Amino acid sequence: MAIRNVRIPSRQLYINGEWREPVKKNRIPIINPATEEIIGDIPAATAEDVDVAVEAARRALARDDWGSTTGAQRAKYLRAIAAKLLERKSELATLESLDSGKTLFESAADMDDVAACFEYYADLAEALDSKRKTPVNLHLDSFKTYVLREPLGVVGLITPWNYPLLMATWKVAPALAAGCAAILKPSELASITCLELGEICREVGLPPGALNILTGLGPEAGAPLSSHPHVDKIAFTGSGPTGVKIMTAAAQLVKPVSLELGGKSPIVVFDDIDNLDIAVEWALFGCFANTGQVCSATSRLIIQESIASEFLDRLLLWTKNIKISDPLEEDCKLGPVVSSGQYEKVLKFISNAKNEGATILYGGKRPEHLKKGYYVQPIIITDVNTSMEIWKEEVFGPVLCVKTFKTEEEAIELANDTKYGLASAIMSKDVERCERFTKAFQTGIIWINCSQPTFHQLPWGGKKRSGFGRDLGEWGLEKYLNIKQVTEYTSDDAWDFYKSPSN
Ligand SMILES: NC(=O)C1=CN([C@@H]2O[C@H](COP(=O)(O)OP(=O)(O)OC[C@H]3O[C@@H](n4cnc5c(N)ncnc54)[C@H](O)[C@@H]3O)[C@@H](O)[C@H]2O)C=CC1
Ligand SMILES: NCCCC(=O)O
Ligand code: NA
Repeated sequence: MAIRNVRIPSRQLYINGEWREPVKKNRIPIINPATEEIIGDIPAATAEDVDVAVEAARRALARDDWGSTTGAQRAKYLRAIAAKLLERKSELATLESLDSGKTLFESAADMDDVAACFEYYADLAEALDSKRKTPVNLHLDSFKTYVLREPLGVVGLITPWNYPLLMATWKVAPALAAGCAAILKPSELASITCLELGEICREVGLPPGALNILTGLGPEAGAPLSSHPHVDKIAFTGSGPTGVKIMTAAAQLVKPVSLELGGKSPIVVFDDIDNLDIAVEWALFGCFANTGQVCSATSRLIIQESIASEFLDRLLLWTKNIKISDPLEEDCKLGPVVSSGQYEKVLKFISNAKNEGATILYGGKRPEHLKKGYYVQPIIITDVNTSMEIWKEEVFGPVLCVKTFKTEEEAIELANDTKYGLASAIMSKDVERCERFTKAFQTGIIWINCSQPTFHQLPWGGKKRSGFGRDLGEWGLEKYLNIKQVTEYTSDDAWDFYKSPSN
């Protein structure tokens, strides 16, 4: 439940285990998207602050209290963080909703996921100890070889506003589990809960410099991180254009990056489904949860022609039944989008779709009862053709476009007709057909008879223009490790490649 009149903490930058004023002393207003009011402000880091944070991170790696910790020791910190997060769950969920417009129900679920993700990577940190050194038996007497798994070093974590604390945690938890020293740069559109993560780390006594949190604008704080010579890797979740900028900056230093970018994912519905309403609800959840601001949203509904009319009738009824309100209200299932910029962007997509000849079957207007706030009714768009912008581009709002198909071949072609490759969903009770689609979908994530359920044990990420690298699971930990081979010559004989010079 919401903590009414919750205090918005006023924080500085979290560097070297303490709160620190940004060098230039600038701050950025916090806007509540449900009311359009300024409810606080966050510090605005610049390149000077990035330098200080990177220095603190490198010192942490050099000190025994972080750089020489075992996975088991690091696991204790991760579990203590998880416990503190759960103690503050209601307050953090309320803050998350006030900052991002996310419904309180979803914010609370996010906080559970955040704590569970820290717990999960605590387990993996412990398990790392027995995998730190892995002998490789060459069956050669004259060599002894093994592989070492070591922390990669100082890592920059740049994250988006759609799941502010959860997306940050998907990167912070494994980075700390691996023993890296991290610098988190959350989105300026929603940073409150990430700063509270700093306070929690301070309270549990996380060694100084292990995690540093710099809020601020992308070009002012994110860009210097991407191009910093003493940052060893950048892990990014956000838009394609920004991913390209980060990758370009990192390329100058041959700095590895992982990019989790956008998507325009399909949900394919066959006429063999048993229960139409179950499929309709998955189609709704797949595109309108989190007000559609989800990189893996199945925002292209591809429905078999024989059930299209009945399916759309039911879809309309379910959509009209969605409660749109202040995100803190009980049973709210659609809040405002995150900002005025995002609101204008969604409206522009809708007007472009109309201008290109598509039909707005439902929605797209401001809800009558909500005079303030970046609210837009969920939108269903039909008469879409594959050359339209609404079919090709990620909206990152509650906008579902619809096309029909007759045959499997047509469905596969439509589903894969996108520059993105993050996720795909299929609704069918035909097991072999689902197998065929699992192989045919050109994405990193496949949902069968569902859309969106996300578990931190499984790899998350895509291909094509959705980026590369994986968050979550073992894969999410591996990306913060340096894999080192050690080869020792154990024979007493000379190598005998060159002729020994005569004395
Ligand atoms: N795939 C995903 O999960 C997300 C996709 N998006 C897409 O991106 C669009 C724009 O949203 P934004 O929040 O502006 O996303 P963005 O990609 O610009 O911002 C994401 C993060 O990158 C940082 N950033 C921005 N410019 C940077 C730069 N030059 N160097 C380093 N860091 C930089 C931002 O400060 C933020 O922390 C959305 O409309 C949506 O289509 C946005 C958020 C999440
Ligand atoms: N269900 C998690 C989605 C994460 C993302 O939108 O990036
Ligand atoms: Na905000």
